[in-house]
Amino acid sequence: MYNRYIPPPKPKAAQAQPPARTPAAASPAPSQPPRSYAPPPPPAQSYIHPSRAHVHPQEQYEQEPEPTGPKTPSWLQPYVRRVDPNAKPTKITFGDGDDVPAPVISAPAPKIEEKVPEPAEEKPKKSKRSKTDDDDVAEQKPKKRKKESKKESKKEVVVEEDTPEEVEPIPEVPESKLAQDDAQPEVDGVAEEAEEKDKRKPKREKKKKKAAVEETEEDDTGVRSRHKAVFEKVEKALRAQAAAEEDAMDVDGEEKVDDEEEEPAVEHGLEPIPQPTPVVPDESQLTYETLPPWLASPIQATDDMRRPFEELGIPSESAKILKEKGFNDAFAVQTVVLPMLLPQPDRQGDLVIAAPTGSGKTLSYVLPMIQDLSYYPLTRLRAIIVLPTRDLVQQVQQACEACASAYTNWKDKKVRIGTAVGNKSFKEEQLEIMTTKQQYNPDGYERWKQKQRRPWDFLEDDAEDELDANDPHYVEPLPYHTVEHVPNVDILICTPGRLVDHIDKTRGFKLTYVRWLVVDEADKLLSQDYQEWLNAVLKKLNTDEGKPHCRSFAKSNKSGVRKVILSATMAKDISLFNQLKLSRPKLVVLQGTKAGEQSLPPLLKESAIKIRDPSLKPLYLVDLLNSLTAINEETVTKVEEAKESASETSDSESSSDSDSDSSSDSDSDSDSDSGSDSDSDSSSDSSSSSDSESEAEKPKPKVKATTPKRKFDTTVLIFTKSNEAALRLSRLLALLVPDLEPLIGTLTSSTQTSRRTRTLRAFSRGKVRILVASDLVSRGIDLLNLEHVINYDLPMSETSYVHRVGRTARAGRAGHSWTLLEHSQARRFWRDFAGEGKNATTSIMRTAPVERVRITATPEGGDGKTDFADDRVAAYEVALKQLQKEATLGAQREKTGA
Ligand SMILES: Nc1ncnc2c1ncn2[C@@H]1O[C@H](COP(=O)(O)OP(=O)(O)OP(=O)(O)O)[C@@H](O)[C@H]1O
Repeated sequence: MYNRYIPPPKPKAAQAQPPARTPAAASPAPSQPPRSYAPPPPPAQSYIHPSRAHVHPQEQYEQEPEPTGPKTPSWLQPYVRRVDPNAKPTKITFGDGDDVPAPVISAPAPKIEEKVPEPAEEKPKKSKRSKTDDDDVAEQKPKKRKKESKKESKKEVVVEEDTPEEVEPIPEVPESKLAQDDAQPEVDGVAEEAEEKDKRKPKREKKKKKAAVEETEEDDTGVRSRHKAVFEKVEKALRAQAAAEEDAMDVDGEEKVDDEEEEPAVEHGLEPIPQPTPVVPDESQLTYETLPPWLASPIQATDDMRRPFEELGIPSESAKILKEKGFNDAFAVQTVVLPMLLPQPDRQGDLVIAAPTGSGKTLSYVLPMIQDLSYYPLTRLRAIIVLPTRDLVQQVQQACEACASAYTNWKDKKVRIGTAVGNKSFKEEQLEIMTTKQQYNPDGYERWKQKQRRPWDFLEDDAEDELDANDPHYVEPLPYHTVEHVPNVDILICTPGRLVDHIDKTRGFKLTYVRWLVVDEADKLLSQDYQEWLNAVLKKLNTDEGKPHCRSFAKSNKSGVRKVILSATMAKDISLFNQLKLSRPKLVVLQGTKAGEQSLPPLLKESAIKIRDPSLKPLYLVDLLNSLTAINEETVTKVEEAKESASETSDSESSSDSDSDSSSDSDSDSDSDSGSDSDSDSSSDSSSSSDSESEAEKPKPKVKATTPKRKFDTTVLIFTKSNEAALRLSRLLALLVPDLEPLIGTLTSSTQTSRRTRTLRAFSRGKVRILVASDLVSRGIDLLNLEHVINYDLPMSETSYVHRVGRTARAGRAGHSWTLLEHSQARRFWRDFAGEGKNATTSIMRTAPVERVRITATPEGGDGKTDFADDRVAAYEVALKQLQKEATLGAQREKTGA
């Protein structure tokens, strides 16, 4: 019964048909193109009635090859199109329709096919076969195939969900009618043999179905409208089925095991095959380091690296003296740097140190330098320390003196330290740092004898001797001696300009024996061309000036000149380092930072205050100062609760005490400065001193004091954008809060050095508590008792910000910085300095984000639009007028020369 002839498909149609559909496809003819190159078969559009699901698989085989694609009836086309483009793989359940191509075939195969292994005896129901398993399908047993056919039929319904044929099951033709229909062909004279009747029955059925379809086609519109509800039901059922299938997949795309429906995995050996761990794709991008190795991989110092000085190679006697001076243990940077810089028999390279402000960089190079130089009994200029400002020179000088005194008992010779900053006349400075030396010279006698015989040959020498006589260092040479001019210091601490002056103009100022060159605040010194100082110095250092090996000694670093370069804000700019011509350099940084990054002290807290009305900015400052005092008072109150009432009384007393102390201090300052200071200094006098005479002259401003008279027990450094701004602000503060006047000092580059020194000294003693300054003191100045830094004006750069706020929170202490932010500055501040918000570009490393602070309205509160009450605003305006008057008066005095 299965030997029925199947006409061979037409050549074109044969190519278009899926090979697995026909028995011939199971063993394709050799002439057929390879399977992989076969064009995709047309989508199955034929509808199979569920009642046909029982049809024998072989019979189905024979019926299905009928070309359907090209001959799809017109009524089916719209539905085909609707299904085709957007069908979801889960909805269109082609899982078992191995040979049924579908529009969604191009969708990626579900992962389940990769992960879940095929069970040995897999039930058709659970089979999740890929479409490409055509050959396997062809080999399946008829029984299995029958099951699949059923499933396939069911799924085909799913595919053709929108076609009218799906709901066409309703036209179940009664048996009687079928019989009639069956009989009809015989009536029409189509002769068939009786024994083949049964065979033809399926064909008849097919014809019957075709007739029914034709009927349906005619009645298409009517059927659709009639069975609208049924369509909807089918659609719902399909959706539910798709959802159920989706639910049956876990997150990894593997099919969930249903306890009820599916057999336990154990019984069928479905244990998942161990899978390799998924490879996490490496998304890191290759980068190419452009920095030299020493700069790219620095030596890291960590905060917890504190060690006793003795353990680092400092003689115990010296360590003891250091302890007495308050240097108990070496800080982290010192712990790393000291062993590298202390004298060693091995030749050592140069060192670049990039560590935050207040981390103790100064001691890290001063200590080993002093120890090294104290080996030499003769005083020679062996070390030069270059710094950008006079104040820093003085500060480092103090550090050097402290360390030198720690070595006096250890060796007989004390290291001599000199400075050259230009605060004295050049001759005075020469006398300080230079001396003369009588040098025995056996040639002197010969020369003397020749001069007696031929005096005209020595006219030039005589002229030189005459010149020497005008020299402050001129000394009459002893017989057979020559006079040598030599530096009188072991270490010279100087500004670059003054150093170049001495190299050029001071007789005998040679760098022949110099073995240490320290450049502190290097980023500033190297970025600005101070008379090409570096070239001038390096040129001198590269020559031994006729004294070979003058820089090589036993027990010492054998390098010619040891260069130590330091900064808290070291730039990554390699060209800066190239200028220094470093030899085998090493970079030391504090952990977590790189060259080019600028880290803040770990105990620094930063806050930013929004200024709603920039015209009232000084009032915000006054409120901030008041709040700082209040904060400190609160702390004191907590600690000394029991003595609260007593402390209030003593507060007022001590307040007046301190006032009088400060006044006397300021008095002496203004007295001494008034005679010698320049005009610009005299203006600073008026702003910061409380001279009794000038007090009397000053018209008393009618400004209502905004603060109760109390002790201002904290210390504040206020930064402004210029000298002029600093002078104005300090005077305005004094007018707004007269109680504070004696506690205010001003530091600008126009202030005379001696006055600056006195102000700094008064501040360190606590007599001056508020310093108003320009950026002059933003670098390096070490004010250990400073608790708050206020950026009244926004700094120009990140580097400037780091140096300013780094004046507090030094040497492991806590500190607080405040930045007053006008609306127009806020964006730049948060982006460039705080590193917050979109396009944050800061290179500042900090331990905590910047805190946002808002000054709220005073209780009396104004109209709500401003942060200050009306009476305060009025008082401020009075103070401004007063300031204007004083400025005009000062200008008139300047003109008249009074
Ligand atoms: N080992 C130590 N023990 C106690 N105090 C120290 C020690 N080393 C340094 N100090 C103190 O720490 C303070 C800051 O040191 P230093 O001025 O060297 O910092 P810095 O890193 O050079 O800062 P900046 O970059 O701002 O110049 C100084 O007052 C110094 O005396």
